Formats: sequence, structure tokens, C-alpha cells
Amino acid sequence: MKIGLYFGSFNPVHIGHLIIANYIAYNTDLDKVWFVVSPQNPLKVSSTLLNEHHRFHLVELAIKDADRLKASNIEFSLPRPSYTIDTLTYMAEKFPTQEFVVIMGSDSFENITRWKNYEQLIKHYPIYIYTRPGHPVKESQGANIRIVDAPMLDISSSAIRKLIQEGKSIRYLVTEDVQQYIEENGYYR
Ligand SMILES: Nc1ncnc2c1ncn2[C@@H]1O[C@H](COP(=O)(O)OP(=O)(O)OP(=O)(O)O)[C@@H](O)[C@H]1O
Ligand SMILES: O=C(O)c1ccc[n+]([C@@H]2O[C@H](COP(=O)([O-])O)[C@@H](O)[C@H]2O)c1
Repeated sequence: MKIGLYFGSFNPVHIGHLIIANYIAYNTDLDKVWFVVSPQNPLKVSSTLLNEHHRFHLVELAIKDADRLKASNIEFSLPRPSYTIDTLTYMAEKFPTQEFVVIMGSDSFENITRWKNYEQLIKHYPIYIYTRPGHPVKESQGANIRIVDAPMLDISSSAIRKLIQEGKSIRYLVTEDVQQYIEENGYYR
């Protein structure tokens, strides 16, 4: 099976993430897309980072009816911060029969040289990149890249957290279940 790994903080998961993941799962040679919830991005410090178990639960709620999408908490048991190359190495050992590719936005790919052992990452793993406005994909020596033209929404987790703090509605920016669960538990207030 060929699996696309979509790494992120998902703080919280929103429909921008869901549209990308589902589109890529059905419009490339991938069989499945796994949302890998990262406890701690090495390059992002956030005072509003919700506990990873809650973020994982929100992802599970968001994709519960999606056949080709799955949530993974594999990084919860790995050292922090969450270095993607270490997770990939661990996953290759744990799932030797699966073929993994990495999914990322062109904004993240722009910064890839700041990632731990990025040469190893781009040498050993294909990267499926979806272009984000204002972030054209530049050729990268040695990288096995595939560009996917997926529909884009200009929304972000940080904008959603801000709306909640201001007491505004986040309806339609996240799934109904996710909205309800965030409200019931008072997350991000
Ligand atoms: N609107 C969007 N459409 C598609 N992909 C997105 C969108 N927003 C973020 N992503 C991508 O999803 C992955 C995980 O993103 P992340 O969890 O950081 O969400 P975010 O909305 O960018 O969060 P934040 O606003 O907190 O930085 C990253 O690869 C990021 O490029
Ligand atoms: O491995 C690295 O050095 C590295 C550097 C920056 C980001 N990442 C990962 O990239 C993913 C995107 O993070 P985020 O917070 O933008 O959703 C997340 O899984 C991070 O752990 C990984």
C-alpha cells in the first residue's frame, strides 16, 4: 500500500487540511493519507498549543467517515520536538511492507533546509507538494518531488484560534463535530 503522510500540529484541524488530504488521497497514486499529529513542531513555539491527545481526537472526529483518511499518534511515543526524519525512520521499521511518501505545502517545502537531516529526508522519501499561493515550488537538488494541484483555501489554525478568542463563530471553517467538541470543552478560549 502507498501511504501519504501529512504531518502537522493540527491545532486545530480545519477544512483546508481536510480538502487537501482527501483530494490527494483520490487524485494521485496514493491509497491512503495519514494525518500524523505532531506533539511539538521543532520550529514553532506556540503558547496556544492544545494537548496533543485533544488535537488527535479532533482529527479523528473530523475524518471519521472518510474511507481513505486515518489519524496517527505515532509521534506521541517518540522524543520531542517531533523531527520528521526520525518519525519516518521509525515508521519504515514498524511498517516494512508499506511505501511512504511525505505530503507538504509549498510553504513548508521552502523551509525544508532548516529541517533536521533534510538531505536524508529528500533523498529517501518522495515528496508530494501542493502549491500554496505566494509560494512557488523551486527545484531542489536530489529531491523526488511531485506537484499536486489541489484546491486551496486561505484559512489557518491560528486564524481559527483567534476567532474563538474573540468570541466569534468558526462554523464551516471546521467540521460540525469539531466545532461542537471545541465549544463543549472550551478549547482555545
Ligand atoms: N488552508 C490550508 N490548506 C492546505 N494546507 C494547509 C492549510 N493550512 C495549513 N496547511 C498545511 O497543513 C500542514 C499542517 O499545518 P498546521 O497544522 O501548521 O496548520 P496551520 O493552519 O498552518 O496552523 P497555524 O496557523 O497554527 O500555523 C502544513 O503542511 C501546512 O502547510
Ligand atoms: O524535522 C524537522 O526538523 C521539522 C521542522 C519543522 C517542522 N517539522 C514538521 O512539519 C510538520 C508541520 O508542522 P506545523 O506545526 O506547521 O503543522 C510538523 O509535523 C512538524 O513536526 C519538522
